[in-house]
Amino acid sequence: MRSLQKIIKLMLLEKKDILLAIICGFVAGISSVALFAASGYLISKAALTPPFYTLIILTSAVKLLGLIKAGAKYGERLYSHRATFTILSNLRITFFEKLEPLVPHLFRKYTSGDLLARIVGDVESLQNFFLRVFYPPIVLLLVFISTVFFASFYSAAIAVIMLVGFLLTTIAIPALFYLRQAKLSGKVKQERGALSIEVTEFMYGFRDLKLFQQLQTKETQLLEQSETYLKQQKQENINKAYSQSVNGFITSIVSWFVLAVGAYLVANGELDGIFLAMLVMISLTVFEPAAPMAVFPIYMEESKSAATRLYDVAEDPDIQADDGKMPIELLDRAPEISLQQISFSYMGDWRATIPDLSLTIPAGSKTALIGASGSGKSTLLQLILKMQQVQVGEIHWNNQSLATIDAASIWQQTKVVLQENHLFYGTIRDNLLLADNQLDDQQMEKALAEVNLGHLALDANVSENGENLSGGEKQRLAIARALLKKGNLWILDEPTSSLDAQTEQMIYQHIFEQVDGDTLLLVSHRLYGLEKMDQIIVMDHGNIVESGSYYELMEKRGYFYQMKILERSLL
Ligand SMILES: Nc1ncnc2c1ncn2[C@@H]1O[C@H](COP(=O)(O)OP(=O)(O)OP(=O)(O)O)[C@@H](O)[C@H]1O
Repeated sequence: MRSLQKIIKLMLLEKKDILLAIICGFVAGISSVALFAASGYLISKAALTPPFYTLIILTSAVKLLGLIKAGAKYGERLYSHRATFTILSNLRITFFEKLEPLVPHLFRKYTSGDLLARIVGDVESLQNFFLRVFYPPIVLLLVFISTVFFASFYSAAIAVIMLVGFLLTTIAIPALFYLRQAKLSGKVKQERGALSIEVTEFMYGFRDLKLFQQLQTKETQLLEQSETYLKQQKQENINKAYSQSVNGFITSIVSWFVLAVGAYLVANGELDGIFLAMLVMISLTVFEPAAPMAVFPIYMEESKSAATRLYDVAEDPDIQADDGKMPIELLDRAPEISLQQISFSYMGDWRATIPDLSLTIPAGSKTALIGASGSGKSTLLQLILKMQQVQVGEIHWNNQSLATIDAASIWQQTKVVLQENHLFYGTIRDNLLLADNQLDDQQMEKALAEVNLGHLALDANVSENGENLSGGEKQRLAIARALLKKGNLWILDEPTSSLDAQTEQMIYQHIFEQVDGDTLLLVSHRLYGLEKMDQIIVMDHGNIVESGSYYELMEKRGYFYQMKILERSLL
């Protein structure tokens, strides 16, 4: 319910349209009742051959009420839909703003399919909250109270029948169907989430499924999942239609009762016969807006669970970004990075990926991180980049704890090439401008030449995920992007793993020339060229097992030396 309160708060930003929708809704409802009441009265009066001017007044009133009703109905639709679309767009923006800082932490717990189902499907479900849950009961109540009050002047019994009908159609029947719906609604959302996950997995893995000839099997699974979802949805819609029909049935019974009791009262002389048709017509009209009330609890439940699902992600304590920290202008000089007795485990992992590690990377130094696959090298880089949070200990940027610095300030001062780098659909230029949108063509062409990509035009197309580039070209483009970015800390995670030895050497030479005085942290699997490094850190199972310069480690004849011998024997 707390989530729904937050949605209401967001909704109330559109106070003006909401108020106008309620006013127009009330005018439309009450003029509709008045229109039918006047028609009923006109029919009865006409039978008594009244003076001509009475008929003229009555027919004019009917026509006028018809016009008012149509105008007010139009106004209600206009303002309620305008409010709904603005509310939906506010909701989307709010959730995007809430989720954006949670990336990449968000993907540790939620799959992209699930997130898509929530952001698209659940936000979409919330459109019903305003249109069918929030304002219609207010309009209905206002119209009903006014009508029953009016009817009570003619007959208290008929007013009571209408009241009973009102309670039945707005409370008893909806409550009955709510119980049935509550079970179904949860299932539909679950199935929608599951289907969304299946679809995204299918799309992402399409090529591999084809290569492993599993496309057919996966397709069948997808169709089965879709069938289940459709079945649940159909069941839900049948339930909605059923409850609406029952509600409609009750309202006609109420009108029959009004007619029967009215006729009895007329026969007993307790009600003037001229008003009977009017009261029956009123009872037929006043329940019109009550019909959608049958589905009120269904939409209420749907909105409640959609709001909860959205806030569950946005406020999930497991994935909150560290931040809320004020951006800090980090000094424009090479930083010293020191890690003091840090410990870190991935969420849900019982073992510590980094059990207890201390390390200093002096300002302006070049450090290489080496070690077996899975020894925690990339994790260490992610901790320095604040893409993951240390659970114990502290990391310092110069003398400032990372805990007090917002992640964006760190990224601003860092040139990063990760193992996998995303290339965007567009041109080479678009992808390079990501580093700094003030770059001119000359600077970009120079960077391309430095990574041996001088043959690529800046206007050349890059397809989705850089599919039209080779693995090595993608890596070089990512390096060019890093070269063009401002920053004094270089974080390179196996930046040249897909390159041939000659290109690799050439690129490292450029990188080392550019690093000049900056702090560099490089993860590498290959052990040659490490002579240029100020220190080499050898990691194993999240621990530092050896550290020193290339010559110190070779002299020590320890872990690094053994790795070097092994590498030589393999070449
Ligand atoms: N997102 C993650 N969630 C859970 N565990 C992870 C995650 N990323 C890495 N790990 C685990 O943490 C450990 C260290 O991984 P990490 O990627 O840091 O190793 P690495 O030394 O960089 O390996 P490689 O050289 O193969 O890139 C591994 O056991 C890995 O399974």
